[in-house]
Amino acid sequence: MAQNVGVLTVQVRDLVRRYDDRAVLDGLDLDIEPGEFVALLGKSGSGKSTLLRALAGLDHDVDGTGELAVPDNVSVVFQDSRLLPWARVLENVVLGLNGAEERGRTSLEEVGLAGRENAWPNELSGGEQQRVALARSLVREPELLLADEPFGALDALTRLKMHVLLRKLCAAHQPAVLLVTHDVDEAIVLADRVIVLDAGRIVGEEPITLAAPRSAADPGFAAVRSRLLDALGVSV
Ligand SMILES: Nc1ncnc2c1ncn2[C@@H]1O[C@H](COP(=O)(O)OP(=O)(O)OP(=O)(O)O)[C@@H](O)[C@H]1O
Repeated sequence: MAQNVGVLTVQVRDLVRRYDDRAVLDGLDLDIEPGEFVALLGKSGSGKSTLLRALAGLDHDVDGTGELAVPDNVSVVFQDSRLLPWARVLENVVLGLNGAEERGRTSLEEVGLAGRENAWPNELSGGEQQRVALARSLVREPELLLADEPFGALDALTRLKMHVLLRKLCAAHQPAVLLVTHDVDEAIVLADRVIVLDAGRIVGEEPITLAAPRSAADPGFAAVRSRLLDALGVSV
């Protein structure tokens, strides 16, 4: 029988990660298709960052087993922008890429920062720094974008603007995305599919088929939110 394994961007099978003999990921399976946007919800300590670090290849020191297939070209965005303070904005975006200055300028334009190429990171607001972090990720045209609470430190209005920007960037570049978030509404607004992690296992999954632009006022939105909160063990 023909296998369709090759068309998946991410394939995780029976993934186990342990700290001090405690399984933080406990036999986890996950597939992500090319261009698919998956949001990952879960209580604090459920293993979200551990999974993201495993997919990013940032957990060589962690004990574990399982199969993990990810593309070579992966970008990661964290809650803090992790810009180099001694490099100007454009240098940060193209760091390590030869001859990519023009592409870097285009990326900065895409995230709304044309004209700020020569600014220092500390001259930018938190939201602007996260825009630079997104430009730095996307200029590499990743097949997979991993994002760990990228908007967690931003105020509510800036967050909403970043949602619109991220949707636009994903439509243009079409990476597969795994977004870790605590924010159920953010997950529903952005994702094609939301998964819920509990004690290192996936305990809930919701495909999101609501039409764009998605509004929390939509009854369909409220129904999805209620199911996700149930899966998170939150009663409202
Ligand atoms: N380096 C480490 N050493 C020991 N235990 C760790 C380490 N990193 C994570 N853990 C433990 O693994 C569990 C899962 O952590 P993880 O950071 O993946 O959770 P999370 O779901 O991302 O939580 P949060 O939402 O609070 O960021 C937690 O109990 C945490 O204490």
